[in-house]
Amino acid sequence: MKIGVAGAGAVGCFFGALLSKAGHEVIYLARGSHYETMKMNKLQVDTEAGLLTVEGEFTDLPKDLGEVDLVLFCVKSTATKELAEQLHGIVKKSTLILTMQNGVENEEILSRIFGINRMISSATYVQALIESPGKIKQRGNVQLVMGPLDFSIHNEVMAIVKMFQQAGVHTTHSDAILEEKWKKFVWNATFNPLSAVSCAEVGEILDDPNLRKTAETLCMEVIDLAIKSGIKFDKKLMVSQIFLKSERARGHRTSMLQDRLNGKRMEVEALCGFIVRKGAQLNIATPAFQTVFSILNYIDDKIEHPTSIEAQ
Ligand SMILES: NC(=O)C1=CN([C@@H]2O[C@H](COP(=O)(O)OP(=O)(O)OC[C@H]3O[C@@H](n4cnc5c(N)ncnc54)[C@H](OP(=O)(O)O)[C@@H]3O)[C@@H](O)[C@H]2O)C=CC1
Ligand SMILES: CC(C)(CO)C(=O)C(=O)O
Repeated sequence: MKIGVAGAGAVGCFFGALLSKAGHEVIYLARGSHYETMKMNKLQVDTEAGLLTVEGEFTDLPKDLGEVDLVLFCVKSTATKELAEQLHGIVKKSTLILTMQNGVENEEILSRIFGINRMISSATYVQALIESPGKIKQRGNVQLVMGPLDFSIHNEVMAIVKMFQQAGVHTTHSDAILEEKWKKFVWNATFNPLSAVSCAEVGEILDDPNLRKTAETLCMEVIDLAIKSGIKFDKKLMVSQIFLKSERARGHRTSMLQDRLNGKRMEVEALCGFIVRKGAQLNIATPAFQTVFSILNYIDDKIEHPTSIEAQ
């Protein structure tokens, strides 16, 4: 199978590298110094299981993904619409799109652009980062839960699940993938924005009584929203599962905190903005998210990236 990685950052390069090593033809779409370093010196992935050096095909031109059968869609949610619109006119009509992103709104945006019958989604459990241009670091357990948004591509998805399994990734299939995504979203919504506001690791949030209380409030708000959106969660059980799971991630700096510390745009809109907007639509109160959203949005737009706003 010919696979395109769009864009090839931490998550895309990690999974792309495993598929390359398993013998698949993988083309990596990246940009900037990360792209230039990979093109010149190959891709290096420092995984929990050892160092991988990948001699893939690297490009900074979306048009080079024209012949792929599957796109691993791995940009930050801030770039979803822009890159999807570029790729839509380029990839084949039969190309399947697998979003490995956090959040629960990318599926909707991508389905609108590519059509729901080409869409696969995964709840992506991995801890990876771009350590320096051309070099990815991954630590901890890796797991994918994958499923189609439309049942008509069930068989194709089963083949892709098998492909990831054969590449050594613990991958399972789900016919209720949006439920799986919401489960992960509840965890991310509980910890990512709060960690980005406070610059605290997950363990520090758990140990500080005030931060912990705020995390619990955020968790309950997002679960109420999930339930009102049609996801079948038991609220009490879900809260206890989220906090139990977080005990295993005590030393983790969430991806949103990493983005803030690295001066990158945070996925504020895809997490907090979505929750506030959807809450207003469905008549679910989300005051804690509104507070965190206003602070993070201000930090992201006015303090960290003031010029990108002026340029719009
Ligand atoms: N990192 C992690 O451990 C996890 C991340 N996730 C989710 O996965 C998604 C991806 O995260 P992650 O891999 O960390 O993000 P990264 O920022 O590391 O990777 C995205 C890459 O895509 C590049 N890119 C963006 N737009 C384009 C474009 N138009 N053309 C070419 N390249 C482009 C970015 O470049 P540039 O930097 O220049 O913008 C960046 O290198 C997010 O939704 C995240 O929340 C989920 C689980 C774990
Ligand atoms: C917790 C983790 C690493 C899970 O994959 C994540 O999704 C994030 O930090 O955003």
